[in-house]
Amino acid sequence: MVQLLPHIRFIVNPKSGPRSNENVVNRIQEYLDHQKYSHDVVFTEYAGHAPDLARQAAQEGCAVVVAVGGDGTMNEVARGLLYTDTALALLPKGSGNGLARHLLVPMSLKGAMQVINEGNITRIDSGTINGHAFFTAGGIGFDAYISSVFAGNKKRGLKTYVELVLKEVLHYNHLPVSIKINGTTLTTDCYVLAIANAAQYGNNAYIAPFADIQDGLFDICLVRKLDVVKALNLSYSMLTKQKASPDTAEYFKTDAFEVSTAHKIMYHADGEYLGEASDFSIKMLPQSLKVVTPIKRT
Ligand SMILES: Nc1ncnc2c1ncn2[C@@H]1O[C@H](COP(=O)(O)OP(=O)(O)OP(=O)(O)O)[C@@H](O)[C@H]1O
Repeated sequence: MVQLLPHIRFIVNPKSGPRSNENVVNRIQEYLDHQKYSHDVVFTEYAGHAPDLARQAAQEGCAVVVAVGGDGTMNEVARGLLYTDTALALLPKGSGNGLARHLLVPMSLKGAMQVINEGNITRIDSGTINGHAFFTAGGIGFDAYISSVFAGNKKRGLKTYVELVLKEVLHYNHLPVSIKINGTTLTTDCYVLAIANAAQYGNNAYIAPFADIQDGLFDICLVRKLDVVKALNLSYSMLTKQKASPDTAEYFKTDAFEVSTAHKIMYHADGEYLGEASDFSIKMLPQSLKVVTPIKRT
């Protein structure tokens, strides 16, 4: 009797990252354990295509779908796999790779393929902001503003991102908001409200150093106002994987909360700019996504 191997579908965003697509396809072919898995490779044809491709792969019974791209591709593929039996794997090709880094997936193609071959599967949480799913972090305020400017930028990559943040950081203004959280209502200014599921945004910038992606809780970081000293404190703490000082940022844990404001504020999911709103509902989806992670060796 012919034994069918578990099938892996690679969904490649051809616009992401510097590597040539031909090279990526060849390396997949070279490094995949063909004794263990069958596979095919498909390319996205437009922004927003990957969720449909991933849903289709799950319906066809693929054991694993690999997002080959950056965090935008990861978000789209993961959205299509929510609450299915198909696991998400990551072949990082972008500049930030927040989820891959949180899950300790190697940044090298060879290393990431080894993780796929080992096939260790676990479940992680995800969240939604106004119904839109995120896996690394969602947010309201400055982060979303940067996402909106970055989205319209032809140049990508870490250097462009850092230049943009430095240019804009002291020009962006906080706005008054009301946050209903853990049984209380907090009326406050909001420069940025980061809603972390993973510990980092990407590039080892830790917005929520102690976030656990399997605990059913968000780690929220609220910065009410920013000045030069607070900006330096926040940057330093993010890069050294520590919490910022209490006069710079406050941290909360919760599984659901609401934000409202008289003004419209920008929001994002995994760095994808989603527009502006004045009411936000943020919900945790515990253990909602299967992922392939490195086997932890102690
Ligand atoms: N075929 C395509 N043509 C144009 N855009 C696409 C296509 N496929 C996906 N996209 C879009 O490309 C955007 C960027 O993708 P992604 O974030 O994965 O790559 P990146 O920008 O290189 O990585 P990073 O965000 O880490 O810098 C996503 O928002 C996605 O919707």
